[in-house]
Amino acid sequence: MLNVHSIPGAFSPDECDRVRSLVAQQPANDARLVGLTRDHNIRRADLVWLDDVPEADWVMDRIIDLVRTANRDVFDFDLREFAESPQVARYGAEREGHFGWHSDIGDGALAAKRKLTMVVQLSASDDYDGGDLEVMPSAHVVAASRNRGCATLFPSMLLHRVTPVTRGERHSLTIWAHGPAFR
Ligand SMILES: O=C(O)CCC(=O)C(=O)O
Ligand SMILES: [Fe+2]
Repeated sequence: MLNVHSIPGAFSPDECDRVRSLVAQQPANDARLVGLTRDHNIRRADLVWLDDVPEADWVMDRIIDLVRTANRDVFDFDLREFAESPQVARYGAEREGHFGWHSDIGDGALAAKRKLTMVVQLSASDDYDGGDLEVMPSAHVVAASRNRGCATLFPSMLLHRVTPVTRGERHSLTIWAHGPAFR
């Protein structure tokens, strides 16, 4: 199914805060694209990878649960593993944090196996202006729910973007599920 699926309340507000404070102590890396090149015209965000963070096991357990259920009920993809760490991104108004149109499937060994993308809104909608996650499943754009704790899932090949944040800051949690290439 080539569609966008959302799960309201996938994480409670308190759990969103806990994820935020888990990563708050970690040094942020400048966000990179699939293939590890830097291009600030496409993406401006700070990233923390959760597998570097002790005490994040419950986050991974929740992710596995959400993805397994959504895949069973909606996508029915051949998913085999989570080959990459979950990442928490921060998009700040001070440099108009954004991520231009892109597909998550890339040439790298891991990026080539991405099949399903899940993004969780960790920030409250009124913490920021702009910062909309938009996905293009067909000729028109679908805007993801801005509700805190809501998870948005879509096939990793679909074009999607995050519009520039013009006030405040937006945090998101992104995870990819991997499997044999689509054919
Ligand atoms: O932060 C988001 O909403 C999307 C992140 C994203 O598309 C990515 O990391 O590939
Ligand atoms: Fe993406």
